[in-house]
Amino acid sequence: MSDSSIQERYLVGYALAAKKQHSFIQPSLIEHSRQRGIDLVKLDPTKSLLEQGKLDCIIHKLYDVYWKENLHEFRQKCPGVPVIDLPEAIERLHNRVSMLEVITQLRFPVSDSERFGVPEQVVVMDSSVLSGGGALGELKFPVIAKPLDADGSAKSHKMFLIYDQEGMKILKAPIVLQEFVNHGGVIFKVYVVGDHVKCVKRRSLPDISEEKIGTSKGSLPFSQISNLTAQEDKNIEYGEDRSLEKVEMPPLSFLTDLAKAMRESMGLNLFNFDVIRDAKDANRYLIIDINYFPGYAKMPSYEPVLTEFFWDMVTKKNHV
Ligand SMILES: Nc1ncnc2c1ncn2[C@@H]1O[C@H](COP(=O)(O)OP(=O)(O)OP(=O)(O)O)[C@@H](O)[C@H]1O
Ligand SMILES: O=P(O)(O)O[C@H]1[C@H](O)[C@H](O)[C@H](OP(=O)(O)O)[C@@H](OP(=O)(O)O)[C@@H]1O
Repeated sequence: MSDSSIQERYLVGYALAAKKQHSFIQPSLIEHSRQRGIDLVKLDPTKSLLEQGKLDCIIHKLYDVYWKENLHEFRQKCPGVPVIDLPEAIERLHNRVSMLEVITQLRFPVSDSERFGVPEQVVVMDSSVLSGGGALGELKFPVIAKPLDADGSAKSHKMFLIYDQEGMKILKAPIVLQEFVNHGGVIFKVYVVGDHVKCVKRRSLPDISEEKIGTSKGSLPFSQISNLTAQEDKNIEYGEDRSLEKVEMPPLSFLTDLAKAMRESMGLNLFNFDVIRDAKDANRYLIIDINYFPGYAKMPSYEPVLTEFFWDMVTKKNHV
């Protein structure tokens, strides 16, 4: 057998919930990785990782305590094998306050054009405060009410647009009240895979005119609006809403620099963040959400991007 046909092979183990495994571990990814010399193997989270082959990298999106203990035991014995990503780094994304503190605490060279930040928000921990007039603090209606927990559960995506004090009655603490920022009805979903960055456009909540603000009452429930359009809209290809073709993307260099700074600050390799452009200031971008291990199968060139990332990990390059 010639040397060229003897290719060193690497084992990447994955531990994912059934839904995520179904959407992410697609035959096309398995084949693309295999051709690169990487074998994707399903891990049994109920068995010791030390007894599941000579693993060169672990990727995961599970949160139960047994899994965390299993991972901890593995990391003690195999400190050189990348675990993507570390549970203690993922944890901060499960709360909508600590999530956005990543952005407010970023040390990032301010570009001479694009500026970034997060919407103003307040956290209300006591439901009795919601019925009083002071819950909003400096914020003005309309506000978006988001569950404080962002743990990927259906409950964590149940949100409300609140137009007035009457609308606050539907809310229960703990809740985050965030200023509603008009942004032209489009969000930019930025997928990060190590140092690979891909941005797509998705339809978003529409702008609210001054007139509508003055006449709208109560509250409007919604959930996973960016994902719904991705699932239900025939325009969607690769998770991109093609009816938004004319909407200008943020500069890729800006998004790439921002993603690099976030990755280094969070110590995460697999995440996405959602960005809206302030309708009143086209150079001001607000980060409204950061998810760990998002729906990569909707990302353009998902297979080669993930395969190259696996290669970087198993050859011990470039992971934080
Ligand atoms: N501050 C804001 N101003 C205006 N619109 C907002 C704001 N925050 C969120 N939205 C709208 O609400 C939608 C959901 O918000 P967010 O991304 O925080 O929740 P989510 O449940 O994590 O969403 P997803 O799972 O779809 O990423 C956004 O896609 C956007 O349309
Ligand atoms: O439209 P997107 O890609 O944002 O929708 C994602 C969603 O944001 C979450 O990342 C889901 O992942 P989980 O939280 O792990 O369920 C993705 O589900 P997936 O099964 O496609 O990975 C959604 O696509």
